[in-house]
Amino acid sequence: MMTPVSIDKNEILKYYKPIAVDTHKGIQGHALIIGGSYGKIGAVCLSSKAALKAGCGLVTAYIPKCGYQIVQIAIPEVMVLTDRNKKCISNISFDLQPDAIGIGPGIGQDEVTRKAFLKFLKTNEIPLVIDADGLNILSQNKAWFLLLQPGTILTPHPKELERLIGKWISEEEKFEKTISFSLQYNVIVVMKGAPTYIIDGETLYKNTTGNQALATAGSGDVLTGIISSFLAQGYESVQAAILGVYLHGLTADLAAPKTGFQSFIASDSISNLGAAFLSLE
Ligand SMILES: NC(=O)C1=CN([C@@H]2O[C@H](COP(=O)(O)OP(=O)(O)OC[C@H]3O[C@@H](n4cnc5c(N)ncnc54)[C@H](OP(=O)(O)O)[C@@H]3O)[C@@H](O)[C@H]2O)[C@@H](O)CC1
Ligand SMILES: Nc1ncnc2c1ncn2[C@@H]1O[C@H](COP(=O)(O)OP(=O)(O)O)[C@@H](O)[C@H]1O
Ligand SMILES: [Mg+2]
Repeated sequence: MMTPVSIDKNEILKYYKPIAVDTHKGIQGHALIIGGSYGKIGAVCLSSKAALKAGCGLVTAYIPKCGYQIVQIAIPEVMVLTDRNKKCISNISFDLQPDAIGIGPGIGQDEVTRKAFLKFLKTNEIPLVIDADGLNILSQNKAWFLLLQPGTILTPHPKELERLIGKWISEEEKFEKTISFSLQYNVIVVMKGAPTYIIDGETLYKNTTGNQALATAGSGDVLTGIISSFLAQGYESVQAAILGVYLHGLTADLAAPKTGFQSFIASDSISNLGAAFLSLE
């Protein structure tokens, strides 16, 4: 296996951009988070809040109607657009120009959602992060891989990765298959795990932050929001993925001495993002 580039503070500082003193929310990036279904609106709350806390100026959540009050009350800073359908997304249509989109957290796999996702992929040209059920739907329709724009970021956990690329018999084969996949479709694959690797064509990156505190519901949803935020702030796809994975892991490293591994929850990752940023200054 090739030697991975280590994602550590030195690597991050090569392209981390501090926030300009004269910036404003209108140029700080607008992220759109599309997801949620009945019982899984929390995934969108976590992603959207993480996107804001990672520094973009505006965040809009696109959710089914049943989530409207939940998101508005949980995170008043986030704007909300609702699908015409009550319990799951059935048609992705919005009258705004986000700088990046994160799609998939909690979106479910209803037939109408699959159709809406296909229609969306056919026309979308905005930088994109695909996670969770977005990946699961994609895995069942491999012809749709061809619709992905170059630089699209996929964030599978090991099971989602297996659904995308098929089973592997060794670690080596897992990396070979993921590299071929990344090269064939020109996408960036964030192979979440302990540790997380990022594959951008033939370049392999290995993260150095994070710990078992992250083994908790919604950790991945938070990561999707963070990466979408960096994409919206104008980072290149691979840089957004690297920065996101590093800071996400760092939140757990900074929090663990206070929470222990057991009582850390995904919201703690969001509340420790500030300390993670400060450690880069
Ligand atoms: N509050 C909310 O609204 C939340 C909503 N959520 C939303 O729920 C939806 C379903 O997402 P999901 O990931 O739970 O289901 P799924 O894809 O079947 O994967 C589960 C299986 O994968 C495996 N596996 C996972 N990690 C692994 C690892 N590190 N290493 C190895 N294996 C690993 C493991 O398989 P096993 O080992 O049991 O065979 C496990 O059983 C999705 O839309 C998501 O956004 C959640 O984010 C939670 C909070
Ligand atoms: N033991 C661990 N060590 C380090 N990171 C972990 C560990 N377990 C989980 N993570 C991280 O937590 C996140 C889990 O993502 P995911 O499984 O998609 O969660 P969810 O779908 O519940 O939001 C990933 O970023 C993964 O790398
Ligand atoms: Mg997940």
